[in-house]
Amino acid sequence: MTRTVIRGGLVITAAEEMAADVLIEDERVVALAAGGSRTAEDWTADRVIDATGKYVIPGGVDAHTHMELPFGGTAASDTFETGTRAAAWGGTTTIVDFAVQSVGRSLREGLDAWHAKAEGNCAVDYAFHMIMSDVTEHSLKEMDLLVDEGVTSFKLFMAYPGVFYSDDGKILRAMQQGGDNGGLVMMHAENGIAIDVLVEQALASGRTDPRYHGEVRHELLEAEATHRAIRLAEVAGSPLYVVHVSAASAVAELAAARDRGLNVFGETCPQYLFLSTDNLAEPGFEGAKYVCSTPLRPQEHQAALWRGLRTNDLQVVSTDHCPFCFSGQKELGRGDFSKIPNGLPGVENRMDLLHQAVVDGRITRRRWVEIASATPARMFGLYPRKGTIAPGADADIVVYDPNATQTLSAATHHMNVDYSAYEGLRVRGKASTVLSRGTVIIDDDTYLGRPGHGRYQTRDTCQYLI
Ligand SMILES: NC(=O)NCCC(=O)O
Ligand SMILES: [Zn+2]
Ligand SMILES: [Zn+2]
Repeated sequence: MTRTVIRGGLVITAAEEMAADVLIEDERVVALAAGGSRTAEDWTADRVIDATGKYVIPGGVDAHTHMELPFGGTAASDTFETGTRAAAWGGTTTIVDFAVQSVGRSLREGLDAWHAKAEGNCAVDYAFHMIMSDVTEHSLKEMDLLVDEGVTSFKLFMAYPGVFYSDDGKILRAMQQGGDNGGLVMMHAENGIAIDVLVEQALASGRTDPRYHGEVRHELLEAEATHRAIRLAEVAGSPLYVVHVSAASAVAELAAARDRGLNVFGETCPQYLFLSTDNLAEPGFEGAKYVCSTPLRPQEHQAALWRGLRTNDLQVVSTDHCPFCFSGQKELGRGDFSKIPNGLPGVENRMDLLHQAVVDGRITRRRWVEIASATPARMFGLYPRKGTIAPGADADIVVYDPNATQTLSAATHHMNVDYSAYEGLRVRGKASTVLSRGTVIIDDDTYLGRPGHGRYQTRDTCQYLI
């Protein structure tokens, strides 16, 4: 047995902050005791990690990533190996990625394919949601089996007709099934049918630059789809989790539904909190770097997102990490914005960007831990194994230096992508030591992990229902 003690830090969970030492045996936390207390002083250890002047937080849980996702004739540039290594560098110790059901195929085939991509390659622990692209009698029955084996959430799309899109009837059926079996439906809420009309009109009139991606994916078409998804979930009697919320009017729909006591939840992402349509409008083809869906919005939407995070109308910040290199991938859409593969890199940056929000006084330290670790763990059935520091929890722990400064840049990041969406941004705070199930995988700017250390996690059903 290996005993590790983390001494002298400020332990921060979603619930409390305390000056405490943490005792770890092998992969688990076994005890916390006030720093300097007799109990803590008496602990013997094979390894002592000095956290003086630092925060000791549960590792980040990124509940929305797309490693190796095939999209738009290419594939996301991070593999499970490179993407989970980058996650570790940024203090994220669990990812929940999306396995994809192809049209005409079963959920099982999709899930098996994603297991094959991830197994033996991950630096940190991982789990899967299931993307349902083909709601049929068979795939509805398969949902029950997946929930039983620990894949307890299902993403459906109101966007991307001909690819992932499901019509309202199919969505209702999946929600009814989820209402019965405990599976949580996650919704990409944009009116894809209307958007496709606007795309066609924009291209026909010569509006082909990346910034038109933001214009055709109109804010009201996100709000309308969010409203419709909420009503469908209400009819089905099921909970609903809306992914990558970017529009103020969509937040208002979520807030109104929650005010009516519904189990409706919302996730936003760092790109919507820190970037805007100004980035999409950067000169030349630079805006392609910022093409994702839902799209970046005018800057004034950010205030509503931050407010939603403070009032708990939004509960989770995930990355929607889906990187495509500028060279050779984003470039597929030169002259036609609709051919730019959708997605931004960010799995390495989320914890630091949200810590910067703490520094800027937008959220508290505990809220930082809550939206980035504890709530995603609860929402997706991983708590308290993940998302907290408590006896019995996995020792997924980040010793975080709140006074370190760093400049985010493609020259120094570890994601397998040739640009940073935050190039040149200076932030305060950095993970100095990262433990994954008791193993130190990052220490003082050195990567000590290995592919295959990360283990597949089965999940319970949502633990966040009201
Ligand atoms: N978000 C994005 O632009 N790409 C990934 C696929 C999705 O989440 O819709
Ligand atoms: Zn989506
Ligand atoms: Zn996504």
